Amino acid sequence: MFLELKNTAIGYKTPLIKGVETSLDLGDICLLIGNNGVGKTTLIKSILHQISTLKGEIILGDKNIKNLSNKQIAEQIAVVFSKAPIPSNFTMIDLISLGKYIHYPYYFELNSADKEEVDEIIENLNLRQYRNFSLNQLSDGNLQKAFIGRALAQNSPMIILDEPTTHLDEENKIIILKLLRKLAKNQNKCILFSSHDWRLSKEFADKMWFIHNEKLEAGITEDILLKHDELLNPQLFHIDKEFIPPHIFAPSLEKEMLYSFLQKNFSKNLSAYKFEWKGTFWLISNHNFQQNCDSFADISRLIKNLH
Ligand SMILES: Nc1ncnc2c1ncn2[C@@H]1O[C@H](COP(=O)(O)OP(=O)(O)OP(=O)(O)O)[C@@H](O)[C@H]1O
Repeated sequence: MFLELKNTAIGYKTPLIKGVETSLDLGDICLLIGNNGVGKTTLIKSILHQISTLKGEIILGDKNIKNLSNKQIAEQIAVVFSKAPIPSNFTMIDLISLGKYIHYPYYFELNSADKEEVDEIIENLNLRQYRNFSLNQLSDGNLQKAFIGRALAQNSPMIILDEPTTHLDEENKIIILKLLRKLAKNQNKCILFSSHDWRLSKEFADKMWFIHNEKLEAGITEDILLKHDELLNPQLFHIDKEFIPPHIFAPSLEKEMLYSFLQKNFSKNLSAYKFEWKGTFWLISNHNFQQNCDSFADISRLIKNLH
């Protein structure tokens, strides 16, 4: 086991997460999810020993993190926080090269192998054309990638990323997630990353840590998701109190679409109606009528006529 949490409680004065009992190995890629404020960043800070655990132990390698210096932890774990301060007067290549300086005093000149590695990282992140841009000239997405590049240059066995795909468009999200998976599988790194964009992220993570009800539930991604269908089912938001939905019999996507369409357009009680999705059309009925509709435009006309 590379990282182990033993009966750990995590938080500030009072615990946010209790009884954490889990571990990660080298080669694992693990997605950390949970609602805003459940303690994901706090957990990451605890693993880095930036804050102390309230109870229990965190073991890194085979050592309790309490007995490791900041430098020793940085040799084991590179970290990318979503709200990192931007060093002024740095170019992108300077920032990425900084990852190498964890291994040297600051006045050292990087050797050619280090420089080649930095170039390779820039290439893998599709950042070549920006290598000499100053950081404040980069878009948010490219800046995010440059911080990820710095963590890669650190060459540590573990990388922790807090929301690495924020600010990135779909294409760049996939580049980053693919790269993280490749690092775990080809270079045997242990990767832990949090994401609110977990539907895409889950395609790349083998394991999942799901924080809810002050507990951390750990397991294979698909096992956790199947146990919690509230995560998979699209949420039907009840925003309009006047709106009472009809009985809807449809796959989850069609159900969600119908629900949001009706709620936005009809502030009424539709509970007397039944809407059934028949594959290519909706069958709409109540106790004294029945009608087919091919589209939401059709449904709209029908309901306007009925009321
Ligand atoms: N230094 C601190 N002292 C006390 N409480 C704090 C401190 N930092 C954060 N908190 C509180 O701890 C709780 C968890 O915060 P944390 O940032 O870990 O959540 P999170 O799951 O990462 O949320 P998000 O998804 O919004 O980033 C929040 O209620 C936050 O206000």
